[in-house]
Amino acid sequence: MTVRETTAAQSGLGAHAGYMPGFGNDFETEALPGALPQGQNSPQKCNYGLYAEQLSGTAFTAPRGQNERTWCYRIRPSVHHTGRFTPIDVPHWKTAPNVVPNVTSLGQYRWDPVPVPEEALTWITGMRTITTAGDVNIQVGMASHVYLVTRSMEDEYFFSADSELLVVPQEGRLRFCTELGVIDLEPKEIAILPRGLVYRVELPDGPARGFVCENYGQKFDLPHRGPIGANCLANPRDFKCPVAAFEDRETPSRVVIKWCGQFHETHIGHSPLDVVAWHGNYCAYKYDLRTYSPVGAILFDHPDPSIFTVLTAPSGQEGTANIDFVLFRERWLVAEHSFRPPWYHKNIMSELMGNIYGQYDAKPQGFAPGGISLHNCMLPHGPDRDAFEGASNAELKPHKLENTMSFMFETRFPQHLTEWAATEAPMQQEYVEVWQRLEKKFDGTPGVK
Ligand SMILES: O=C(O)Cc1cc(O)ccc1O
Ligand SMILES: [Fe+2]
Repeated sequence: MTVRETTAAQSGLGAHAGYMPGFGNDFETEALPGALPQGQNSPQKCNYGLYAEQLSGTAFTAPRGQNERTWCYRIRPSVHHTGRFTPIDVPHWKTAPNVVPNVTSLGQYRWDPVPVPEEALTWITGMRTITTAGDVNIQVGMASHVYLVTRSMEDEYFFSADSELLVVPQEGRLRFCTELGVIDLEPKEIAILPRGLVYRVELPDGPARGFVCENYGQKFDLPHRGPIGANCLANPRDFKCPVAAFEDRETPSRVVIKWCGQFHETHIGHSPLDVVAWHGNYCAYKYDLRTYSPVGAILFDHPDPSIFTVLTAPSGQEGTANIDFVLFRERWLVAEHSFRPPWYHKNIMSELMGNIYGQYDAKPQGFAPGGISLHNCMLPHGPDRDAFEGASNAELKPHKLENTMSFMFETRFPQHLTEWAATEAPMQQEYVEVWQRLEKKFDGTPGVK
């Protein structure tokens, strides 16, 4: 597939956006005919005077099934896109380890949606960290953020050496103009931006809010389906990777780099989005959450939420993820003689949830679209009183859960609140009361109460 991109307009890249389907495929794409070398990666001289450059997302010797790299053919090599680095302050974007004295992370927490302010906030300055877990220096753990973006980045670019970013929009559209092409993203979709990839984030039509999971560890992958077989859950063809698109723009530009939790800037004289052609399997992609096919209990009981895993980032210990990204979407509830919502629960994994839209069945009130909850490592939680009473007394005919889309970032590591999450974000101080109203029903006599 080829895309021709010659305009110098800031958003010119997007004018020709297109996508290639598949998860983890070995893609190839060129924005100018013949820009991609055939039969080899490093010709003595590349067509169009391009430079060849490899972007290695895994160690050279990672097993074949996990090995990811992409070959880029670009106007200038990336080393030309970095000058001297100057530290800058990005005060609200925190990185693990970030254990704040006097902030208690032990607990069950919930936040109202964070209002999008009037002030000028970009993808970088609008990132608000809620929790961090693990340690970026050993490439283990994650951070959860809310983004509040009111301005497009202009002649400004970003990359994270620390992490892969999973982006979950909740309100407003985003355009990611990346080295590998353009991703247009809206609520009900997600995007993955791999570690090291340079991009600019634009707002096509006004402010945007959403959630980000920053993965310091091994990349997100599709979960194994086990006995479910070869279909359902997230299907590989529903993942979309952008086709090549480039800018040849000679303009003073700023590149911001996140590296071991520190932010630096460097100034260059051109756009770094100058990859004319590329091939490989290390790429940015998006996925429409409406294409997720949930599989559930069709006779009785409530299965573990792992059945709703969209993507999983392994930790090295089999079955114990660094991060699981889990989706609670519209679905039928049909279980007989069962309590259908989530059960009461204590979990070694810690569960950060966000509401994309609608109502979550275990929390009919108080967990609003844009809202967040945290049920940390081994801290009990479950349906609130209204959900418990409702589900305990409901007639168990087939029932469709409609108007609902929430998600969970579940990690094997305890999540630590940032100072901002504990003191400035709209935390619901009374959250734990939702369980205090649960009545004692036991009176020592047998029988269903
Ligand atoms: O609401 C939660 O806490 C998430 C969750 C959902 C579910 O279906 C089962 C267990 C669980 O922790
Ligand atoms: Fe839970």
